[in-house]
Amino acid sequence: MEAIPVSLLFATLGGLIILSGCFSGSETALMSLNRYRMRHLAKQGHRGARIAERLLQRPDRVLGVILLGNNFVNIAASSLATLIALRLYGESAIAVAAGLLTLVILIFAEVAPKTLAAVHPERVAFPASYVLWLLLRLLYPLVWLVNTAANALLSIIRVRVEDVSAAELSQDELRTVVNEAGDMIPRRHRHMLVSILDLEEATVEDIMIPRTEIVGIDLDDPWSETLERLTNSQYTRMPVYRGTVDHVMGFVHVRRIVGDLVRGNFTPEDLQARLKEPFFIPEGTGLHTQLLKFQRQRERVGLVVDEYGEILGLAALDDILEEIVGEFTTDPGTLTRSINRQDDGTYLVEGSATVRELNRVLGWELETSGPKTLNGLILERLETIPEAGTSLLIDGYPVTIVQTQGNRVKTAEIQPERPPSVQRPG
Ligand SMILES: Nc1ncnc2c1ncn2[C@@H]1O[C@H](COP(=O)(O)OP(=O)(O)OP(=O)(O)O)[C@@H](O)[C@H]1O
Ligand SMILES: [Mg+2]
Repeated sequence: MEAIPVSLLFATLGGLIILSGCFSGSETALMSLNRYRMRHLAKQGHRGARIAERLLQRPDRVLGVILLGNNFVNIAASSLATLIALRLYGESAIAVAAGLLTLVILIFAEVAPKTLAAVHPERVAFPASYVLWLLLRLLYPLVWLVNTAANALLSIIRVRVEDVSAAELSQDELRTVVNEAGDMIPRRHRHMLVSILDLEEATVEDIMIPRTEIVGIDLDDPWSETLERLTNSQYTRMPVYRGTVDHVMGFVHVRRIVGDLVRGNFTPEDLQARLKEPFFIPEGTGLHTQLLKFQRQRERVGLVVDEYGEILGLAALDDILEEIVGEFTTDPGTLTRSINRQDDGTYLVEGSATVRELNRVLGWELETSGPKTLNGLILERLETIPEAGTSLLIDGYPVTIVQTQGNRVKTAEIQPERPPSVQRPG
């Protein structure tokens, strides 16, 4: 030992302190990496990110190797400092050396590298991952031993080490991530992404056209009327039934029969021969599920049925897509197929407008778990057969019934502003 010059001992001590700083820094860097960015970079082929991702799949092992290294160099540094103190000043200097070394390690090998790593985790973690990967392979048996012993100790006090990599984003977390993406994702796109998540919570009843609004062909009607209807139809697909839509026989696709219609002598039998099986959707089907079903079965519209087989309404692919991207409309006055802005700034709204549409277009926040349509809302408030001219407040907004049909509201006028005197309940 006598042969080693003190200067070499000092140099080694400095080297150990630097190494210790590298270990501390890489620990903090790996732990504060943004996991989603890392995964993204790894998918793009960034090698450092790929290795970091693999390392972090077993955090106990990386931590094991980092701590093993860190403790080893710290203890070695301490022994060295003791040796230097003994050589230079004798036993009395050992305590002073310990104090000094503590300070030096704290500043240069802990606080400074860890702060740096926390500020630039990627720049530290990715290069460090290469080294740690190598170290982990070299020291694996030792790390394994340390981990096993530590886990055994933990199990005595009933702490279980689960596979941390399984931690996935919940819906709400994902929503937060999207909303906090800030300028990285344009506002409209963020809106769409959140709408896709919201699809989970809505069902086909929320978007369907209620049965009273379904435009179809009643085979009991005079044939000349039916021909008229087929030729002038606004919709491409219509249910064909006898008497009521509950007795639906199939769907007619108007474009497919247009040739026959033009050629003339199109008979009810011809129509029945051209019908396509109706596509039924059980009530309560989530919009997400329904979207996939439409896609797989190559359907565009379907009839929503309840458990008794009664038809509740018609759900269309377009309407689910509108939930995600907003309305598809070319007419600036027509906000949706059932909400129209009038010149005086009020809205003329069909009774069949859905609560979700009202919320979306007018910026309302009506409860979507109650009635699904404006008509339903009005009936719930009035509790009587509605009459034209009746006014009421919905969520503080004045609504006037304009036209009724049978026992339901056909159209209503809505003031877009709440009168100042009206306080919103709750
Ligand atoms: N028979 C129908 N009765 C009432 N509303 C319908 C009917 N068919 C479609 N709709 C409504 O019309 C809108 C457009 O739907 P869709 O695009 O599927 O029909 P379309 O425009 O007639 O068909 P296409 O776009 O293939 O010509 C949807 O909002 C849907 O709810
Ligand atoms: Mg269309």
